[in-house]
Amino acid sequence: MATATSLVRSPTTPLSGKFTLSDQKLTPPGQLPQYPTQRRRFTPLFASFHDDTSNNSGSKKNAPAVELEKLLDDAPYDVVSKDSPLHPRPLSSTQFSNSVSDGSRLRVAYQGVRGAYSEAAAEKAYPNCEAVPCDQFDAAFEAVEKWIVDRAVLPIENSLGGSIHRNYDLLLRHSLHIVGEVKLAVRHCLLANHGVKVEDLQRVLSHPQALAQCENTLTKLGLSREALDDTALSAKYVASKKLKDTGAVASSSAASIYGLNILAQDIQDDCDNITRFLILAREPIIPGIEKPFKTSIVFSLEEGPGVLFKALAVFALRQINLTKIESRPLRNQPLRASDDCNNGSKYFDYLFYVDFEASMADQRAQNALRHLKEFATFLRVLGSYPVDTTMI
Ligand SMILES: O=C(O)C(=O)C[C@]1(C(=O)O)C=C[C@@H](O)C=C1
Repeated sequence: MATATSLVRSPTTPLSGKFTLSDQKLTPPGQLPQYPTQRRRFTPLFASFHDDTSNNSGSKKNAPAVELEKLLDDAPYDVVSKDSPLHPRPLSSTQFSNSVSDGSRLRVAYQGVRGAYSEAAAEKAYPNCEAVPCDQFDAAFEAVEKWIVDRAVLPIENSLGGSIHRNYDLLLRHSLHIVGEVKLAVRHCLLANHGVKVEDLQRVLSHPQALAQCENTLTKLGLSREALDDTALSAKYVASKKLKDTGAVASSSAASIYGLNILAQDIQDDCDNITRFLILAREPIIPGIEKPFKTSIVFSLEEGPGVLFKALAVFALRQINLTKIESRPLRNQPLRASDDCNNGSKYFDYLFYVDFEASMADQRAQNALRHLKEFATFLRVLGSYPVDTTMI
């Protein structure tokens, strides 16, 4: 099997599976190029706290086992030693550069093969990057963690198809930081081999999200659907097998890469079909307030009436707008017994993922999270990053 190192050099071969240490292309942490060079002192998250809204008078008696250390870990902090791998400097929000300090191009992992929308998103985020294909989302997370690539750009939600749940789950399982977002207009085409007409088609292949986004068109055409790992892979498959009865839903660039004919353009159910991607890195960026920032968190709560209402109120009370809320089952503890012994029932247990429009450098955000941690059973900041305003 080829090593991951050689795979990185050949972007047409997706990274796959688990990487072993010997497979890694390690960049010595001491040479970490992305960190700002100037020494700066930052106010740690929650360090100075003058909350106008939260009721702080209560004792810590009922304080839940919140991951405060984790929160503080995620916060910007002063750096003791410039080159110490134990004290890495966080990336600055202005450091969306396309190169690393040794002059090489930034390597950005995406899921899929060439021509996938995720590749386009990686190139939108970092226009001159070396986009590195990965066969699965997990492989992209691992590639960043193991220093094989510098960033990963992964889809998180689509305006028509909804959330990409797998990536919500992986965000929690891994310890990467969200350092940015990219919104991409997704315009699907119906592709087929040259000489094949729409009437010849029996079925279409594509990524499940893409099939969902084209639900109406595909139903009207009476085509059966089959899911593959990504849109471009389905185009590649149809081309390589020279299929005559099968089309693919993919991008126009996939059509040109794999030599397919575009039978129909813009087949998504709504012309505003936007996919939002997250940019993930090993280190957080320094949150700023000079431009619009967003913060993503995940938390869990005790069971009880109005608890979620109370959790969301910590933002409403401070005029902080929420842009997304997603709940996911708490996998290693999916059921919770009721406190009421006579009742005997069990509840599903959830994690709540919330995006809100404020930077962690904003006192209101710090206050809101301080307030939330008074009753959350778990809380982690996934990242505080600039809003992609290109689609607004
Ligand atoms: O299959 C691709 O081309 C992808 O990049 C994946 C993906 C997704 O996971 O949602 C990305 C954008 C589109 O919404 C459709 C599919």
